[in-house]
Amino acid sequence: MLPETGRAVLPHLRSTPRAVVRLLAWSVPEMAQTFFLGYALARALDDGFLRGEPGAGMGWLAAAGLSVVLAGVGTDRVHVALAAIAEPMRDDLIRRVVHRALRDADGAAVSRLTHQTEIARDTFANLLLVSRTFVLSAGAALAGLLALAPVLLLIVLPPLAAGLMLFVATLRPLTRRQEAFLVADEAIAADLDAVVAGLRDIAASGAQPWVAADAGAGIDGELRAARALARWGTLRDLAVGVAGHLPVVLLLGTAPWLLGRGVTPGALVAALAYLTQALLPALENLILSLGTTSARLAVVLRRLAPEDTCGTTPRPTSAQEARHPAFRHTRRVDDTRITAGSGPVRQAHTQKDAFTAVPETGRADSQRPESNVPPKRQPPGAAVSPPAVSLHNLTFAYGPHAEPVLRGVDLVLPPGGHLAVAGPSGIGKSTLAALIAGVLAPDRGEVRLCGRDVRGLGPGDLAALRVLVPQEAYVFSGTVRENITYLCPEPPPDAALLASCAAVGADGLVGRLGGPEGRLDPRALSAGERQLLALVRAHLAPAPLVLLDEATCHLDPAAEARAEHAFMARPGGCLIVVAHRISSARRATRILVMDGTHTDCGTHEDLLARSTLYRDLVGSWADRSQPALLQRDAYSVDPVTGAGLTGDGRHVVTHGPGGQVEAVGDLRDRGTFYGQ
Ligand SMILES: Nc1ncnc2c1ncn2[C@@H]1O[C@H](COP(=O)(O)OP(=O)(O)OP(=O)(O)O)[C@@H](O)[C@H]1O
Repeated sequence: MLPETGRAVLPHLRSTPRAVVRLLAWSVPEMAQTFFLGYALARALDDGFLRGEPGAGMGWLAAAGLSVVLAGVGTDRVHVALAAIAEPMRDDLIRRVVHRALRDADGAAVSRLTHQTEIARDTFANLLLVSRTFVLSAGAALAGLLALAPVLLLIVLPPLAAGLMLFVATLRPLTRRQEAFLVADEAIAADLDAVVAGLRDIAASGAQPWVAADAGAGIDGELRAARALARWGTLRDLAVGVAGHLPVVLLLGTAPWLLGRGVTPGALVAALAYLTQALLPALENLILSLGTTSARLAVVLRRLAPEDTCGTTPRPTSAQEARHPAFRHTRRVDDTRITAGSGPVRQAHTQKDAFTAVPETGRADSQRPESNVPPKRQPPGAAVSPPAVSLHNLTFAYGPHAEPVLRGVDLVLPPGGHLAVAGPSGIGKSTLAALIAGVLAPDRGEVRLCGRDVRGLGPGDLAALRVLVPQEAYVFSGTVRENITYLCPEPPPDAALLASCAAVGADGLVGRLGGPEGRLDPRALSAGERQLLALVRAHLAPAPLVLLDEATCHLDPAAEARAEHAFMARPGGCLIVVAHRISSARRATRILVMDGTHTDCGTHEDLLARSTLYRDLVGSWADRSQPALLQRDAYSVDPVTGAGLTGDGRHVVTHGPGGQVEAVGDLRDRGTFYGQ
């Protein structure tokens, strides 16, 4: 038996001493029966049938039959005693597994609880039974051989010992293979657990081939582990051959020599009976079944025991979790969009000079973006809240040989801060958002959310700190409630749900869809409607930081403003918006302008004064949304139609019932109207 199996099993045996004594006591009739089987056979032949006294022969055989009946009674009681040892051991294991599952919120614990504890119980009982039977049978058979003719031991013992030594030598490598196999099995269970939890996301993102390939790789891994296990298993067959079959061959081969040395024919037949009827079956059981059983028990017990005592497989790190494809997919679809190689990777950027590296503590107020708000004085000794977001020396490239998209970026955003990120297309705005959200891991530097390094955070912790809403809103078939409460750890009350809908401006849409229980078909929704639902979802989520990565681009400016105000109105709410409109940038208290080689951060006015790129951006935004045309003096209003016409005669302005500007149209293309 392996030392670790012994270490694991002995405490259980010690804790049930009475049952162990009963087990041993009821084993005596079995041992006697094995001994008597050969001995009575030898006497029946030598003292009965071969001497022409069949009555004596039959008498010995009848005595052997009686011993079988007594042994049957003993075997029955042995199983009762065995249950009294194995069941408490199983209860103990379940107690430990439940404790660990509750402590670690461990998803794979169910598998361990139902599957591995049963394996442990069965293998433990089997181990006791098989090793006990081997010791009894071998002891009885060797005692019988000794009683019949000691010279028989010279033939039987050497191959028996050699075979057993070979068997013992295979135990440790076999345990390792067994452990590798169980680890692979458990990894598949954990992976499939994650896949099942993310099925909807996987289907929505079309990630099935990737997930299937990963699951296939796990199954291949288990197959390789099973093959390695089987290879070591073949050595056990050799051990059985040497320890069990070779003595029989040797006994037959040396029979003439033995008979010449005074061994009686009856003793020879009895020796063969000992070998083939008692020793060989017990040996086969021991080597073929116990070899696996003992290794499996050692592995299962080690894996079920608490980590501090038995060193179970460590829980996956967040980095490992992040590498899991199902997890990656889930987060990518749920939380963010990462553009896949849609343009050239940016050339080397030097962005550090545009940001101020600041210490993490004690600077929250001094970093408040509201430049006109004097910093609040902290009472001496008062705890300072960590920044909502702090980036330090953030560097990231899409691949080891690609030019970094971000290089050495430092930034601090205080709690309640509102930052707009602006820059030309493909400059890295979404990449920055994904890094802040912990969806991408930086190559260098760090991202801290509320003072916590995102690298150390699991999915649950990240979800509690931030929501990243991508441009392509993720909406799935189901009820409105299912869609908008998707990120809520607990179902929110209806009042909160409706309040979020109203705050974000989705109340009308939700009403049209039939309220929270209305079923929706994502294909029947416009891009703007999908964005509204995604915004409600983010608004309902508990995370204080919301990152909108062009998440309102299909909404009109008023709806966009309403949604942004809703996020900022949340207590402790902090907003980062990848802006695509001047209005969105102007609402933010700070704007981060990214241009690849030079990055700047400041208020709208500061940036207008000092950043050529920002002025260009404002110009291009103005050109797209025609805000200049909305100045009352930029057009004249027709008193009859209520429409306005710009001085250049190119644009028409329409008004709503309250006289507000409703839309601006380009007369050169009558189909084109721009929302305000
Ligand atoms: N998955 C990816 N693999 C390789 N390169 C990528 C990947 N995603 C983005 N990139 C590249 O990284 C750079 C920054 O992309 P990113 O999407 O962050 O820019 P952006 O400023 O958000 O652009 P846009 O305003 O068009 O959304 C681009 O050159 C882009 O081609």
